[in-house]
Amino acid sequence: MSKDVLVLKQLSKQFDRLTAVDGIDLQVGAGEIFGFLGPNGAGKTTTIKMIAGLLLPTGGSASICGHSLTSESRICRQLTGYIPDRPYLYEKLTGGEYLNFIASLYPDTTEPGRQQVRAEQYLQLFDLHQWRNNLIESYSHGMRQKLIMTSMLMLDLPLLVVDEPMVGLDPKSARIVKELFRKKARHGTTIFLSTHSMEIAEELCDRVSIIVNGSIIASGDIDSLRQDPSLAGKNLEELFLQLTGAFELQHVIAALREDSAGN
Ligand SMILES: Nc1ncnc2c1ncn2[C@@H]1O[C@H](COP(=O)(O)OP(=O)(O)OP(=O)(O)O)[C@@H](O)[C@H]1O
Repeated sequence: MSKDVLVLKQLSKQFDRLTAVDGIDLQVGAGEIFGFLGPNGAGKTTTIKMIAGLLLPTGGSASICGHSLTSESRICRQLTGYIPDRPYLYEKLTGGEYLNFIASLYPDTTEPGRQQVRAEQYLQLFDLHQWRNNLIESYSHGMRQKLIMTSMLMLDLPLLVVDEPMVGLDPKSARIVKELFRKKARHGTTIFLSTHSMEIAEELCDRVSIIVNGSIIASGDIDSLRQDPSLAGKNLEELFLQLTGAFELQHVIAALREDSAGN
């Protein structure tokens, strides 16, 4: 069993009267790609923001490579790369300046110059190379997303937390991201990602957890989830709908289809 990189114990987040994350327990090992699935408003982004050090938990604890997220938050931030779902960036920097800025926050003491080499490779892969001297304000949503991906993937961090990695990416870029995540994981990086995409979960993730109303209701690899007798024989979408209590949606869809047949 690989050493745990990310450990959450009864992690909770309360916003006034709303419990967005309600005592979740998780352990994710080195080199694992872990998927966090759930319907809108389930608590995925809130959990990811706590892991990334952007929100303080109101209960429970979390550690990254054995360091406490609350009492050693600075160390944890140095160990963690965060790729948000919405790419807010410094508009008045060029892409190249932004990458240099990120590199200065995560100095590569083991192999100086390696981050720059990787950044060049990824800029080429993502067709961003010719844009590196342009201001970020001129980038499209997808280009910004790819710049953030480049900035985090060029680093050698033990943990990457990624909120909805494929949103805004074209199919070619999405394919490249999947391959880069796999390569990173083979080299020992743990990737914790949230997704709505069943395809990504099935294709990329070693294990998944499904969160509903702030609580984890199922965890395991996709095959083991399917072994539940009530879920046997279901495709991944049906599995997700049943687990998240949205199975009645199938009746709604069937009714809509009948309705459109009548039009
Ligand atoms: N800053 C905040 N203040 C108050 N409530 C918040 C805040 N951030 C999130 N919430 C609430 O916490 C709950 C969980 O939100 P969260 O963004 O974590 O869900 P999610 O699973 O990421 O959803 P989605 O798939 O729609 O992105 C929601 O009810 C949301 O309204």
